[in-house]
Amino acid sequence: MSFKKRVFFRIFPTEKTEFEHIKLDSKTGTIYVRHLQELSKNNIKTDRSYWKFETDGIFYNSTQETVYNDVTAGVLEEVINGNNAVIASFGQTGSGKTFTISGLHITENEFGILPRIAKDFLALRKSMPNNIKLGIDMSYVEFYNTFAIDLLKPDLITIEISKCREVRKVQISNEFEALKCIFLGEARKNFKQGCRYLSNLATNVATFHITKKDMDLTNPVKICSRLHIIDMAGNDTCGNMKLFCKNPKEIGLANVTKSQLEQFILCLSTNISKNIRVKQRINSLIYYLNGDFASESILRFIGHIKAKNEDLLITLSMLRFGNILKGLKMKRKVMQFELNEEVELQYLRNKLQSIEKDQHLNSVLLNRDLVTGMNPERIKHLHNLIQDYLAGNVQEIPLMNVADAGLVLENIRTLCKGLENEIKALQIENQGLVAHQQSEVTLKQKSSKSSSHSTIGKLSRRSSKARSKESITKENKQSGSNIAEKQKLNETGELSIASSQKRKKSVTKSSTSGMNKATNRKKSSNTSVEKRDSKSSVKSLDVQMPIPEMIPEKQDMWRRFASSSHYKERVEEYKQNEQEIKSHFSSYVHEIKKLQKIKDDNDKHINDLLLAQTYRKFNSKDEFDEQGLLVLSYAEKECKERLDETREMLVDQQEITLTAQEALKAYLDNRQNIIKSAESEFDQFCAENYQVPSVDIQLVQNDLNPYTFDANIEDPDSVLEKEEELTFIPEPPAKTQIIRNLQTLLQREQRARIKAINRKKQEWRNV
Ligand SMILES: Nc1ncnc2c1ncn2[C@@H]1O[C@H](COP(=O)(O)OP(=O)(O)OP(=O)(O)O)[C@@H](O)[C@H]1O
Repeated sequence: MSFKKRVFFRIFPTEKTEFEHIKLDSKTGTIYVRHLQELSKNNIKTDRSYWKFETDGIFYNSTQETVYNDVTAGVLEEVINGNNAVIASFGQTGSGKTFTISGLHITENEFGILPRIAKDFLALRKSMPNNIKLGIDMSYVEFYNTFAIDLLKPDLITIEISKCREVRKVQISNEFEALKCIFLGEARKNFKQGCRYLSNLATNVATFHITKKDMDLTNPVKICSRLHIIDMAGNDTCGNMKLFCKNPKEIGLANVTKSQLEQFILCLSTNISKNIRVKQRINSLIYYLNGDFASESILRFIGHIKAKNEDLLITLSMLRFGNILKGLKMKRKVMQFELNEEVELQYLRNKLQSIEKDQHLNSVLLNRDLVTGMNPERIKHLHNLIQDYLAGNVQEIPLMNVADAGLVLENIRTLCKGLENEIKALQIENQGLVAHQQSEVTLKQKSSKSSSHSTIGKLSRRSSKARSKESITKENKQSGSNIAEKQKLNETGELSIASSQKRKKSVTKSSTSGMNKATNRKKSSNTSVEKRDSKSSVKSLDVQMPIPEMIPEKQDMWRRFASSSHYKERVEEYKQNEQEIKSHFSSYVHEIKKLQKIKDDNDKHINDLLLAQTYRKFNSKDEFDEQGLLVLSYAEKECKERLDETREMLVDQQEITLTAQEALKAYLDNRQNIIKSAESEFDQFCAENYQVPSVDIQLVQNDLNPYTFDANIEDPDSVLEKEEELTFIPEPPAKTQIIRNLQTLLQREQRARIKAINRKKQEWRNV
């Protein structure tokens, strides 16, 4: 089976699967038709003989999806890669050509090849690599006799054969735009009135114009290709016309088109280009297809036949036409690339820019005044970049030229100078503060001397020699006081000597910060009470270390608080609450899923009902019963019942989901309450133990974070928002709604077309 050309046959569905004169072998794709001679009355032969027709596949009672997949396998990808393709459906009137090609009147599942191709082209476009840009345009043209009509133009003016390639192309960017084009084209087709279905009088061609551009600047080429989907006018034999409503002229025109196509294909096989050109001019369809209907293209034909004995003659004719198509010799296509002007232009623009940059750099290097020549926008941009860099928001400052580098250096120098000045000012302020605290300490010393004479006595007896010893004693005392302090802290936590040393460092550091200075001053007044107990420590107060030691460090405060049994209880409470959140969340998600499923079913039933209504309206006029009520079809009644059921289920499920959501929300609120309580307890703890408010209550949150159940539901409002949406009875989904609108449009357009045709007929009669 050649990939380039395939001929399939689709058999009109029947209840009966065995036929007297036709045999189908789906496995080998062979159709056998009994010799007509044997069917004549004069035949005396008893044994049966058959003509054998080989095909590339038989569709018998196959779904639309199977037909689509088999017919278009690999075709779309080839079209994107630059090959032209033609998919044509031909066959007897009423055998299902339009059903195979468009199939727009029933549900989306029953859509034919055309809407499915549009959808798949769009999907392929999405999957393209970033450098490939795929343009999809659509045109829809009808061919009748030697004229064409552009179905995408509202005026429906007939176009002469020589101008039929100048049709409107509509750009397709999404599925609905494509569907709109397809439905519009379908609605504006020339069809026969009064038939039991809508019978096409003309041949219709929907074309996808594909443009593939490589946006890589080094490869400025584009490939243009086309995929034509043809729904040919139905052929028939005159004897069969009573079944349908086409008159001999209409049937005749369709048969002529088929014969012209047959001749054209025979011409293609002979490969005499002059003959091909001549044949191209006879028929508007062949002319329109131009070189796309050629042996270099990818061709797919779907013949439509009916297996009943009464249709044997036309079936045989179609099978023979299929044989001619199968005999066509295919050739390899020589790929043609066109210049992608868009990319070429961009490439040249970039080149120009780089030349300009080089020139600028040259002039910068030659002229010493770097910054003055710079664009003020660029200067501002660089200033902002430096700020971001210093704030740690960006990792690097991209420089384009020497002028940029000069400006950055200049800026950083100015900033450094500013910082130096600030540090000097802070040092001066610090010295003032030290002097003030020293005088405070001296005052305290004096007062302690006057209040404790015995201590003074002991101190005065000390000789200068013993001073070194005293300092050791002082240290011991200090360590003793530290031990006492440690013992006191051991009840709730520990404050190590190491941490006190660390604090020293932090105090020195904090002296540079204005905010910390205020805190330190407050703390020094608090701790001075403790210092009075140890005179030696007061004595040894270092001038370089004026701020008292008991200023707590954030981490120490936190460690002590975190090890308290009270806080541990809080953590346990938090963990339990998280467990509850987890289990309530999973049940809530479960309920939402259930709700979504019911919602989907509901949407489906709404859709089914609408389609059942549309189908009834298409196939018959409205009928009313004795009470004047509209008579519904069986399908409509079924759909209505199912819809009522799902609506009830939907309301119940909404309530269940809301209850689950409430429960979850209560635990989420509790989570916040626990955090808040722990934070205020930490705050209180700091105030009681250190006489300062907690410096960073965020520590509580950070500590609890590892236990937090993470299901992206930290923001309960977002969950609520979702839920609120669900409390409404859902509207049919947008796609179904659009398809429904398009189907209404289809009916309206068809009615308008009938009116216009009738008006014309009346005018002719009057003439
Ligand atoms: N495979 C199928 N399954 C179900 N219904 C089908 C199938 N094929 C055709 N039909 C139905 O048969 C009727 C005729 O089909 P359709 O209009 O596609 O025939 P056609 O070959 O395009 O006819 P014409 O040449 O007159 O335009 C329609 O009502 C269509 O829905």
